[in-house]
Amino acid sequence: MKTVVIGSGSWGSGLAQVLADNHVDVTIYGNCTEELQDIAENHRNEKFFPNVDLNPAIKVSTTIDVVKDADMIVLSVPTIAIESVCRDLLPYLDHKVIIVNTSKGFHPVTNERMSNVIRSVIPEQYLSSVVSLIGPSHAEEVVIRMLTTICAVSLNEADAITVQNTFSNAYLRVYRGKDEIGSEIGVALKNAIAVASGVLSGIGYGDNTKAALITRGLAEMIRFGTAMGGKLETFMGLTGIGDLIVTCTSVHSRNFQAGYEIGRSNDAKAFWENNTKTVEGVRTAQVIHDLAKEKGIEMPIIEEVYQVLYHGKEPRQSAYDLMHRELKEEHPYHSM
Ligand SMILES: NC(=O)C1=CN([C@@H]2O[C@H](COP(=O)(O)OP(=O)(O)OC[C@H]3O[C@@H](n4cnc5c(N)ncnc54)[C@H](OP(=O)(O)O)[C@@H]3O)[C@@H](O)[C@H]2O)C=CC1
Ligand SMILES: O=C(CO)COP(=O)(O)O
Repeated sequence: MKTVVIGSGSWGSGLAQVLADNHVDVTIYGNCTEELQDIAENHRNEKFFPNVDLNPAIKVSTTIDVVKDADMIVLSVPTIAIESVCRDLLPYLDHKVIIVNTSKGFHPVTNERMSNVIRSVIPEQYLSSVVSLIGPSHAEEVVIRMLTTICAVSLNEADAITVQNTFSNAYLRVYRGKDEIGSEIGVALKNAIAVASGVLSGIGYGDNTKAALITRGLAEMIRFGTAMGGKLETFMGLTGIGDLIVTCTSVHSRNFQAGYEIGRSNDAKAFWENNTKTVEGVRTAQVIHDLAKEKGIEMPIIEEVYQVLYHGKEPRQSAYDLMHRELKEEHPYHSM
């Protein structure tokens, strides 16, 4: 099995190391020469993992034509780059490959899910199938081989099994799933809720608040995700509640970190002026907000995240407004 990982950032490096640990032939292609050089020469990616030694079997390539012999291509770039990366690699494909999507979010213009974006560019003659390898998995922990579980989600079960077998090992256990819609919506939406979790922590609220947010965030995820065609049980699994928990509670989460700074300064302005990191939840909040409005789905937390990020609403006011909504009976999947 020959694999190529596209993207030499945090998750690309982490997943390449999983493959190298599993004795799978793996090459990383990326557009950042410094990262590639660091991996090739020092077996490190200091920008993301200071003082962590990477498996020296990881190879690198500065040109995308390396995909031409690949059996499996793993896309580990931000969602905004998925379409262009697919267009860049397409001319080098002359046989069917499995494309593994690991990005969490939506296309920047069409708002499509990642699997649909990939299928819209790579024609069937070169695409065995898309498998989304997603779930609760911070690269910072995977790269130091901390026990982690994720899910290989695909409409093609045979390819999901191949991905499951290729990536699973003693520290990474890969489950399998078929609900592409539910899983891809779950892992995207949790990023926007994680921004809210960071905001509330940045304001100074504690564990009770976080538990409330995760519980009511899950209710919004289920309401939205099932309306879009996802299955209820998917949101109870790794690509639902699992990823929601890790992203809302982990200091590694860039979505949480972004929210934390916004909550601390009670303003999103500094975030917009200074952020250089991949914070997928920001754009996702807008996509979900707009789709929910269009379909008449009540999403009070997403609404507040959207107002804070895009309309300058003060985070403290948002927290106040959420707490002062009409009192009602709790039903996990209905309105807050
Ligand atoms: N980090 C994590 O723990 C996890 C991340 N994910 C998801 O994985 C996706 C990638 O995130 P992550 O790795 O963290 O992001 P990073 O910002 O750490 O890395 C992204 C990498 O992609 C590169 N890149 C961007 N555009 C292109 C392009 N057109 N061609 C080649 N390389 C490109 C970037 O290079 P440059 O800097 O030069 O632009 C960078 O090296 C996101 O959707 C995220 O949600 C999923 C699970 C875990
Ligand atoms: O998706 C992730 C963990 O599962 C990574 O989250 P962040 O993008 O917030 O760092």
